[in-house]
Amino acid sequence: MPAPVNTLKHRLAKGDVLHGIWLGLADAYAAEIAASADFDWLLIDGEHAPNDIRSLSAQLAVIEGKGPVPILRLPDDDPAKIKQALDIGAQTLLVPMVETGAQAEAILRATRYAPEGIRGVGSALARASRFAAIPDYLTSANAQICLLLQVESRAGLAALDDILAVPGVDGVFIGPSDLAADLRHLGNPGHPEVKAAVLDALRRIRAAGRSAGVLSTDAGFIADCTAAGANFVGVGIDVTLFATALRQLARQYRG
Ligand SMILES: O=C(O)C(=O)C[C@H](O)[C@@H](O)CO
Repeated sequence: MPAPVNTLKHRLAKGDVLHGIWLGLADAYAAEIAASADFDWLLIDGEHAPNDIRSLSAQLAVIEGKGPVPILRLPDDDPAKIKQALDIGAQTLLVPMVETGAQAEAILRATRYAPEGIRGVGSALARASRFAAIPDYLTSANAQICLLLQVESRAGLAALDDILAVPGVDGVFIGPSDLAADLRHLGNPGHPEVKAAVLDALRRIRAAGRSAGVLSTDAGFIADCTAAGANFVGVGIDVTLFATALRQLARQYRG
């Protein structure tokens, strides 16, 4: 019995356009509610949300088997954190702030068991192997890992071709908020210069045969990104959806 088939990896590789949202509430109960919506994927944010390895694991467990495929975003490219994320059972990772081909190669190697990489072997006690209930996990895990890298700076855009050239990288996600900051438009991802840079990068990523990702809450820009080739499309954030709905309701009864 091999590692679970990563349907997200294979659908993205076919070019399917898959929609999902960011989960920043850092809570399994909230993740279970999100899993009841018919998104293709749910991204559990380990970069900006107050998550730790246990909360990440709990959200993974509650999402799996409910329809949406869980994705885990790491806080950085630390191989130890990548190892822990894979051991708790994440099969799709998003790694932020990638700026060189060498960095992309090192991240890729951290996701793979030898001889393709350096992932430490702990499957005997790992949720990923269903606690050693998957006898072929070690020899089948590599093929089901989906690695998405974030490019979100001028340096990253300059190195995009090198990053895209790294074998095994499934896709590149362009982070509009951080790219806006680096382009000196902090807090304004909708600036024309930022939007143009995002759309150009999305086109380059798809032209290279990789999946192209973006996150926006602007429906018009989401349409533009999809037209530019984005096929890993973030369309919302649970925290902002929740907060906005509560504030709007409160205003209705404020008198
Ligand atoms: O730079 C970006 O945009 C992203 O990487 C997404 C943000 O981190 C997400 O938290 C929404 O602000």
